[in-house]
Amino acid sequence: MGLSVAEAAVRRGLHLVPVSFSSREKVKTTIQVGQTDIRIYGPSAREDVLSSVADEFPDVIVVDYTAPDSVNSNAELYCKLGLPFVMGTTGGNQQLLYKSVQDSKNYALISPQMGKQVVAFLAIMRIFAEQFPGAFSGYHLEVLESHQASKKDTSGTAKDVIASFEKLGVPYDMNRMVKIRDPDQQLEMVGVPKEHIEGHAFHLYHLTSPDDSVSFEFQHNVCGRSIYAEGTIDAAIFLHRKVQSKDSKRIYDMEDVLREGYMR
Ligand SMILES: NC(=O)C1=CN([C@@H]2O[C@H](COP(=O)(O)OP(=O)(O)OC[C@H]3O[C@@H](n4cnc5c(N)ncnc54)[C@H](O)[C@@H]3O)[C@@H](O)[C@H]2O)C=CC1
Ligand SMILES: O=C(O)C1=N[C@H](C(=O)O)C[C@H](O)C1
Repeated sequence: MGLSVAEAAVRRGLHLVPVSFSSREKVKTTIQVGQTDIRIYGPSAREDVLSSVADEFPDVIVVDYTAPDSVNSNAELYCKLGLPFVMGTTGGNQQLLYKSVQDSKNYALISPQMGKQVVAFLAIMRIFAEQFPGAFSGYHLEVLESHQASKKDTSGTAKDVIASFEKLGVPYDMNRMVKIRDPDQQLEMVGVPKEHIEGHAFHLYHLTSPDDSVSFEFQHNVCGRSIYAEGTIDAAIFLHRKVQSKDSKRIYDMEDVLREGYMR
């Protein structure tokens, strides 16, 4: 995701700060994105480098796509240095994440789903549940999600949709979710195109009525990373505006971005 976001930033004419990070100390030291050579630093340089970035680039927005177990420590560092950030990484302790931002009075946009059309679908499901609580009482829910083999956690997006189904009256045990990470199954059973085995997010929710006479199916299938990368750039521009205007809310999500007219 890091590279896709950097490429989208260049496409959108943003200035890329020539610095990125890896979880490994020994990494290839630079990569070129557009005309910019980006220097990659290992974990031990994190605080010093970010501190210089904060001084040199006062308008910077940090984008985090790392790993669930880095979410909280990374966020704490951004908050300590007063660096506004977009957190696309899923997982971690979400309560603690929000608390770090609140306590530090930093600015952040946090969303386990940056794809704007998918965010709109999540919002519809939430509004549906608010308007018609219990509408699917007695129905049975099956959920399947398929992602690239490197994905460590369960889909944060599926968890969000399931929360709406629960309000619609369908209890669901998260342990029952079918999580597909095996490339052969993805090709044969899920129907993921071969070229997207290493970057896709397929979700299927199937509801059946108590007597099996009615069924509903919802699907959102994403190939590649561009929908998230483009949404992340919208999020970064949105957050920069909020910082500039000293907006009092300080913590935002992608629905805030869509509501301010970025849905296109
Ligand atoms: N919000 C959204 O719309 C999306 C969220 N994601 C989430 O973003 C995260 C990353 O996804 P991908 O880019 O596909 O994973 P990836 O595994 O391809 O890349 C993550 C990279 O971050 C590095 N990393 C891990 N911890 C780090 C740290 N503390 N500092 C610097 N680098 C670190 C890893 O070495 C790896 O190179 C996952 O949690 C995924 O679920 C992914 C796609 C969309
Ligand atoms: O890891 C991914 O790829 C994705 N992660 C997010 C999630 O867990 O919901 C969003 C999307 O599914 C892609």
